Amino acid sequence: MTVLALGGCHDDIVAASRVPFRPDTSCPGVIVRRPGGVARNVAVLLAGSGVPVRLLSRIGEDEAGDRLMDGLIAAGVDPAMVIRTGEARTGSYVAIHDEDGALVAAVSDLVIYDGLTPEVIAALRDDLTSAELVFADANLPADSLDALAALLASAGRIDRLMLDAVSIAKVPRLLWPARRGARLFANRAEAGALLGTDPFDAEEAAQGLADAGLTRAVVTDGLGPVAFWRTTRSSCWTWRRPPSWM
Ligand SMILES: Nc1ncnc2c1ncn2[C@@H]1O[C@H](COP(=O)(O)OP(=O)(O)OP(=O)(O)O)[C@@H](O)[C@H]1O
Ligand SMILES: O=c1[nH]cc([C@@H]2O[C@H](CO)[C@@H](O)[C@H]2O)c(=O)[nH]1
Repeated sequence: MTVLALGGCHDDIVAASRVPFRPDTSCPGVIVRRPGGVARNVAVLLAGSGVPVRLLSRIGEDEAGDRLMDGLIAAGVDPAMVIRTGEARTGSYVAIHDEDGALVAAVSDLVIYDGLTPEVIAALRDDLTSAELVFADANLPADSLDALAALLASAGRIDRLMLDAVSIAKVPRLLWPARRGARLFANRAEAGALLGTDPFDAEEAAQGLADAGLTRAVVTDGLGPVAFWRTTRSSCWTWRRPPSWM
């Protein structure tokens, strides 16, 4: 199994309140800085499980970028495709969590990924078509995600493409690639944002995605049941583990 992961690799700064969170004052808590980015997180977890994984991302020629590169190598992720650039600073994401660990607010500063253009995707044709699985997150620009889906579809490998929604703001970029047959991974709120609805649970969200023409989808809902959808099945399954047909 070889996996090619495409998307975010940047700094996370996460502040967790230790007291009942209030937005209008300073809450005592713990602040950590750590590597993040959806594609990087997935790549590192896969590498830790012994899966050979290569990462395509874009990071700055700065100290944060150096640390991220060192971290990828230490984790066993192949960083040869990571683009270093002096034109933009390494991306960052700042999040505030409440005393239960739930996300309260977050801001991402990730314009550096605008440089992951359709031309960058096209140059990877051979690597993309030979990978057993391609994982892409919605940090990639919309036209690059479209180019990625078109490339894999023309090679008859669109079912190898896994797409992660990343956020409510970015998930609309995935509608067209997912309608072409890629698998979408989203939480309930992200699925709702894609559909323009507010689904009650993961199953209702997955049903909505199916009605919107998506072929395969996985919808999570925090501690609630996970919904799995595949067009060739007549129903939507909710379970904690993926059914064999996913
Ligand atoms: N409080 C929790 N404790 C344990 N597992 C959890 C918790 N919240 C979420 N999970 C696990 O993470 C999965 C995804 O969670 P969720 O639906 O909140 O999506 P998300 O917000 O996109 O997740 P992420 O934290 O990765 O950004 C869930 O299906 C569940 O397995
Ligand atoms: O726009 C984005 N927001 C958040 C993330 C990442 O998601 C993870 C939290 O769920 C975290 O690592 C953050 O950097 C991202 O890659 N792009």
